[in-house]
Amino acid sequence: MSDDAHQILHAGHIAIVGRPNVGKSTLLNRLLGQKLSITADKPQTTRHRILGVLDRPEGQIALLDTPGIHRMPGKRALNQSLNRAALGALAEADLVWFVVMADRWDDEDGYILESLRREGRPVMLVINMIDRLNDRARLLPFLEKMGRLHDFVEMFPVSALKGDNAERLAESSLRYLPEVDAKPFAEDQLTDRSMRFVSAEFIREQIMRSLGEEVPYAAAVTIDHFEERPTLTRIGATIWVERDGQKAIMIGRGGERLKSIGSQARKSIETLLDTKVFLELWVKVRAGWQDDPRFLRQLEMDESRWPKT
Ligand SMILES: Nc1nc2c(ncn2[C@@H]2O[C@H](COP(=O)(O)OP(=O)(O)OP(=O)(O)O)[C@@H](O)[C@H]2O)c(=O)[nH]1
Repeated sequence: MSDDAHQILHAGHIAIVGRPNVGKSTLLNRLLGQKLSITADKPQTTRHRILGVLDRPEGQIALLDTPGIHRMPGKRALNQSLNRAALGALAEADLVWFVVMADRWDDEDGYILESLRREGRPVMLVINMIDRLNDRARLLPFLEKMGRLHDFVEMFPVSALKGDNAERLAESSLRYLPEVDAKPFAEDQLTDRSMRFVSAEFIREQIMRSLGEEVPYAAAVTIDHFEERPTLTRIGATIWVERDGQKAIMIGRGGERLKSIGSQARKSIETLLDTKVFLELWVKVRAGWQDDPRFLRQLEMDESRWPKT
């Protein structure tokens, strides 16, 4: 019998949870070695649950990136659906990565820890952004404080941005996942989401990055057509906003802003698909979309599907 036959494989789901803007998506992308989940220097960038497949010799992790959990989602259907997506991911997780910022703990984190306790899954504490600490000696008392709050299976200081300790986090986590006879995903499968869906997200990423405080949150993206050819992918997409004024801002003087959003998004979609991309964007007004559950469902476009481990 070859050595391979003796290798024990582990596979399962890990949900990445935490309050908005702690670096959950950055961590997912760092481990995947490519961008899948969008990131920006603003809270609430992630609106959907994204599954990324980490393939390692010892097994596979289906990593679920989730929207940041809000303590007070209010009445908005959008905020409520963000919390549902995040908490729903917990229900199917074999292990949870609870991401917090190094040397920072506040009520929002406390609220999430309460939800995790109720769910009862094993939780690993991921202490992110250690590169931002001026004095690493502050980590030790922080770790002690965290250790008193909950019986975490492990605590991992990492820098999602620089990569420090991220691979060790993945390796250690594999051991907590169920043993399997075979890897559930093809080794080159990146996600369960369609490329159409990820492309819409990459367009939204550029909107988040290039506009000020209000307009990005009023924007949603749908894909109108998506034709893949071996060397060229043609994509047409609509950016939905709530009001005429926002449409004008999105387009910018002489169409400059929309052009720049399109060209940045095109570049990241080209890297993802490994083809040239021809991207056409339209901006349309749809008042009240954030409060319209039917439209929110339409934004999901395709339901996540993955093999059960
Ligand atoms: N210095 C530093 N910055 C980081 C690190 N991880 C993430 N960031 C930055 O923090 C910001 C937020 O990161 P995201 O990955 O979008 O955060 P998120 O938790 O997914 O945010 P939501 O989508 O709002 O839930 C981005 O500007 C990242 O570049 C890190 O380890 N160090």
